Amino acid sequence: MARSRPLRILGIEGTAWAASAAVFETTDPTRRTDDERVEIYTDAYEPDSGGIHPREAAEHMHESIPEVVAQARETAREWADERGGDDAIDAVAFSRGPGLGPCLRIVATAARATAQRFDVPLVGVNHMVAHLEIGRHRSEFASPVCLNASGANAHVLGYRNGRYRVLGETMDTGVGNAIDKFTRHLGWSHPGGPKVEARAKDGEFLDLPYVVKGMDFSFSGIMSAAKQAVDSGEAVEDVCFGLQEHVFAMLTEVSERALSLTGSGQLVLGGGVAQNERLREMLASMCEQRGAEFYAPEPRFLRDNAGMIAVLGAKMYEAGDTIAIEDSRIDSNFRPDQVPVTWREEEDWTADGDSVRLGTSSRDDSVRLGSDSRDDSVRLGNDSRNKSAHVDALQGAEATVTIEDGTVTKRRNPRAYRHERLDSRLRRERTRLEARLTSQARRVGVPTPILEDVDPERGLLVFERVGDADLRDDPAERHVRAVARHLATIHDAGFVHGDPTTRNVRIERAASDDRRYLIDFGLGYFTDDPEDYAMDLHVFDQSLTGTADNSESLIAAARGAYRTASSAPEPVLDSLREIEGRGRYQ
Ligand SMILES: C[C@@H](O)[C@H](NC(=O)OP(=O)(O)OC[C@H]1O[C@@H](n2cnc3c(N)ncnc32)[C@H](O)[C@@H]1O)C(=O)O
Ligand SMILES: Nc1ncnc2c1ncn2[C@@H]1O[C@H](COP(=O)(O)OP(=O)(O)OP(=O)(O)O)[C@@H](O)[C@H]1O
Ligand SMILES: [Fe+2]
Repeated sequence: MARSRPLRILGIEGTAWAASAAVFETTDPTRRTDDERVEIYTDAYEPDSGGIHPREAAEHMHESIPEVVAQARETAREWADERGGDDAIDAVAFSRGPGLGPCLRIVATAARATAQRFDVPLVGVNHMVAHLEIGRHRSEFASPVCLNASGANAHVLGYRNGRYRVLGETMDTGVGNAIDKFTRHLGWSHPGGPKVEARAKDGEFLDLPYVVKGMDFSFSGIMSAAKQAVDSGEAVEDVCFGLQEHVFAMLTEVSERALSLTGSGQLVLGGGVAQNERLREMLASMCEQRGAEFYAPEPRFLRDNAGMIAVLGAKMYEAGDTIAIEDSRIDSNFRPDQVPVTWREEEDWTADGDSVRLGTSSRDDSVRLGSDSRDDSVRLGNDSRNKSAHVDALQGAEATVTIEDGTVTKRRNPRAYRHERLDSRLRRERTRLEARLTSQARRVGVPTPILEDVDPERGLLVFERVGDADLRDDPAERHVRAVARHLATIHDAGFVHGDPTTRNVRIERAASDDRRYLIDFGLGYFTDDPEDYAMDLHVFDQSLTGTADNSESLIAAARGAYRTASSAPEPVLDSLREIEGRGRYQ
């Protein structure tokens, strides 16, 4: 709602390296207005050697926060005077977490003191949600998926039922920290990300590990391999190039999966690593290929900065979401999905009724194409519906699936964002594995479609058609239990599915047939590590959270069924608890 006089919010940020304060002035905090302005003052901590030392970083905050806050206050005062002597600020917003505890405490103390001095409310902002909201605010996208690519974090978020849900995230370190560790190995100064970007410009492709599990991903294997490659004499620029191609393709792939799962046609980017041009180029290319919109804010809003804290602070303030000083303690592990989202009214991605806002991309478009238009280059969108045809085409997260009579043809199309060598390797490997594991699962008694043909070079598979709906369309408890039993069976047989989401299970709605088929084994592999089995369960849980309203009881049911069906459930369930409890700030 437009206000009669502008709102002015002072933001303070200091979770790790950026001692930053900002002032944001707006006549309507709920949207981007032409007359809004943001001024950011940042003093960066630059370690002499090694990475960020928490104690040194805290000393830096101690010295620099008062200065940057004074600068922002000064600007607020000037702006207020321009408007004829308004109150300078209406509220103070600060980063409550996640971040380094000693730094957060200094920021919180400064924020409380400033709020008291001006006698205005305090707003406690989640730093990761701020990285997301600045992109949503600047782009004015209604319900985007967000990729946060920052130093200590890496995750994909989507909004549902009043919360941001973590659709996928790193299983070990944040993406920037992973790159910085690699550059420390080379003896380069912090931060390493921009240096890798610069050196990669002269490099050539090098094969490295690529690890995506559902929508989660891991950097530890690729980073050790990159260090080893340098140690064994590979050219540093080639390793930098290879590293970027793999790491950013992983982030782009999971973003694409999240767009596919949620049906959102909009992606926003946030975080310090988002300043990397190659990452932005890949995401833009992926979005273009699937007809989605992409937005990345300008660099001053990507790296840690108090501007994003002030902008989200204004939205929260407008929604009455302020906190009393006594409740304003910091939280160094503050996760984005812990935040009740008070400032949004837009629809989420739930497909029920008309509430979902579909972009041009594909959530439910079981598109009917003319039988002669089975050209793979065809863009599948809602407009191409053609009632007279008899071939169904589905655009999945990574493949195009055409269904004709009783046969399903799945084709992994090239992805323009990925380096050609990585792209053909992944398509070939996944097609081969999908063929092998689909048949293997059948042999151990788990229903899967019969494989009729496979051509790994072309990324092509032909299957029997199974089921009459995806589990997502009817996530009933009895189906969910059956899936958990199937997962226990394949784990007992020594392999994982790799991506057991509610879209990768086919069910029979007909009451007489209670079979549930597992499909899409392309991310599966052989393993005897309980943690890998636990990841399968975790991916399934996450997709239930993303699809069903009663997800908690479904997850409990799945857990119970797995425990009964598995021959050795304990180590798996222990590992699952460990995965769920992981603090991400490392
Ligand atoms: C919790 C908070 O403290 C933390 N903030 C943080 O990590 O700072 P941020 O500004 O979002 O990101 C810094 C990271 O961003 C990387 N970076 C900066 N420029 C880069 C570039 N051109 N290419 C790749 N990485 C880059 C740096 O190497 C560093 O690891 C976070 O958001 O996770
Ligand atoms: N054998 C089959 N029988 C019936 N339907 C199928 C079959 N295989 C795939 N489908 C349908 O096609 C959709 C996409 O297939 P699949 O999951 O294999 O491709 P994908 O591109 O990897 O998709 P995603 O990554 O979204 O799971 C499935 O959700 C399902 O609805
Ligand atoms: Fe950050």
